[in-house]
Amino acid sequence: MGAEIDLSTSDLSGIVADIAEEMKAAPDRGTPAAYIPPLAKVDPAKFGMAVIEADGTCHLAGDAEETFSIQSISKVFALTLALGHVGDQLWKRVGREPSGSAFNSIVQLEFEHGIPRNPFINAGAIVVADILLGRNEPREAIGEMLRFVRTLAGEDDIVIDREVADAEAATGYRNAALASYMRSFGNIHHDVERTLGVYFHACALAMSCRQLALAGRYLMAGGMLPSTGRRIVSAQRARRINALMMTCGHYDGSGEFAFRVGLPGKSGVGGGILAIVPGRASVAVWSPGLNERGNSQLGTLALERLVQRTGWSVFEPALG
Ligand SMILES: NC(=O)CC[C@H](N)C(=O)O
Repeated sequence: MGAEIDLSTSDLSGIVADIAEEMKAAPDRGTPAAYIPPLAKVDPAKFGMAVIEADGTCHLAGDAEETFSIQSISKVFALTLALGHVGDQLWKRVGREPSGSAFNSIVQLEFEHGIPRNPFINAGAIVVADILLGRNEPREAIGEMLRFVRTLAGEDDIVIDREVADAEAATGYRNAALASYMRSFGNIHHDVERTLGVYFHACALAMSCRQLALAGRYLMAGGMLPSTGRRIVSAQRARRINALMMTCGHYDGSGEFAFRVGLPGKSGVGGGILAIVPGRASVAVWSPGLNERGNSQLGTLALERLVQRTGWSVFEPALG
């Protein structure tokens, strides 16, 4: 592929529609997560894609309006909110390096004294949830998170799926182990059930690709919400969150995602991926089947094709 391609809006609509069509026929769709029971019930034939350009133009294809469990994509919004609460103090409790381990791995925590490698693996996001809890009740912290995501997307009908949150609480032995272990090092400050309550409810946010792409716009636009001109975070903070998404957003598949797609991205075990094209677009894809690293199989393929056909990788030389 050459450098960035001159795209008209209708070209982009065509590209998004073509990709959705190609994904419908894809034979190898991966396997939906089964360890959270309601996720195993989702139809693996689903595929949705939403691309929102900097000027607000929105391209939708497939099941882009159907809601799904955003799971770990919520870690991006939770981190943004927690940085707003405590600023760079947060980095005393969470690192900024890729883990090279599975999203729910516990092994590094012993060597690294209960400080998780980054905010996008489960352990890191549980610390972030503990920060969000602050002096509040879990109900209030969850409410704040929900209001924040609604503000980012500009849509008031986004909800948390109770069935998913309850299923996670009922089956989340690993997350409970991570939280308890970090508490033993003093890096979780509340009762683990309270902190996990905040974490599970954030993971259980139900959103469509369109809503997710709307919610990601501030990361495309240097920290501003383009529709209102309201600043969500500084330009530096938006850049840094994008950097963490690029290096850590797909767990031990982050290198492969950067290699194939070349965009800051965050995946979730519900099969969604949010990808940011700085200055150009906010993109969300969803297909429930996962690859062996727990990232959406077709979501990754769809983003790879989008980048090939638009020249949108951040590693593409800009035209002079
Ligand atoms: N990778 C993910 O999306 C994991 C999130 C899921 N709620 C968990 O804690 O296991």
